[in-house]
Amino acid sequence: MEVGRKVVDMDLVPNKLENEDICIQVKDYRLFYGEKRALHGINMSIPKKRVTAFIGPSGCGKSTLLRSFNRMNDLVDICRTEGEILFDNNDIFHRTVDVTDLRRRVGMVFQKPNPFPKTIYENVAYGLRIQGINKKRVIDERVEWSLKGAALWDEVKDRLHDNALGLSGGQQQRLVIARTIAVEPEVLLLDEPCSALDPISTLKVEELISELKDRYTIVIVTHNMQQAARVSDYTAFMYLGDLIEYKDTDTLFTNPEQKKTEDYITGRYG
Ligand SMILES: Nc1ncnc2c1ncn2[C@@H]1O[C@H](COP(=O)(O)OP(=O)(O)OP(=O)(O)O)[C@@H](O)[C@H]1O
Repeated sequence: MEVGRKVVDMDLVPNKLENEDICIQVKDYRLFYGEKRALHGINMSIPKKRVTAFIGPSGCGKSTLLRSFNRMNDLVDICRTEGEILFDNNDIFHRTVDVTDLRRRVGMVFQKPNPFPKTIYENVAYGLRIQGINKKRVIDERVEWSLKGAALWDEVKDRLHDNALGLSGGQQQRLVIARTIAVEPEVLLLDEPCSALDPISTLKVEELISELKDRYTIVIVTHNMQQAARVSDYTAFMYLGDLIEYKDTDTLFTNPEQKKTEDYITGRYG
């Protein structure tokens, strides 16, 4: 790109949210657990086919916000919300929304790998069978596609009918990612997906995230700031239920605008 007489290396130009296609829009969103307000009027846009990281001290509301995107908080009786969350421009709280379909389109991977006590093959085939897909050839193909997509195929192709619980923690987490992408979601929500993994498995999952972002919108909650800096395009810093600062990851980490963000990323609290 040429600006005046100066040649600019596009790799060095930070991403700008205003130039992105938006996948999820959060508008004045508040969430209460009983009387306690856990999220205070959040406004933000999650860009399509990018990785967005949520960081902030324990209890600031990262997981609560993440779980809102596929209405997992519905499962908490005392939880109440105000405001809007639009996914693909549609209000996810509208009474006509089919929550099961929303959760297929917005898949979620938790902190602890949670494969079912079934074979590797059946773990990945599970969501397809629920969708009513029964043809063996179709399922075989989708299982292979998903395991390849989750960078696990080469490690398990000769043991597809072994119990998934025999895999290592890192392999289990990639299996859960394969199970999630098998039903072709548009968004992947990752809630501290590496916190139970060793450094080598963590690296594999991080590499996988970078590969998957061409196909999916990814939102990741992490306590690990190096991880946020390595894998994400955008980072949101939250504090006590507020979104304090949200911008491209390079700028947030090198030139934060808010004192609270700076204090957190320089380790002054957390
Ligand atoms: N099911 C629940 N019932 C009541 N309060 C809850 C529930 N889940 C979360 N909270 C409260 O909401 C606030 C935000 O919690 P949340 O788990 O979203 O924070 P977090 O930033 O993800 O924390 P951590 O990094 O420790 O996982 C906390 O004060 C927490 O105690």
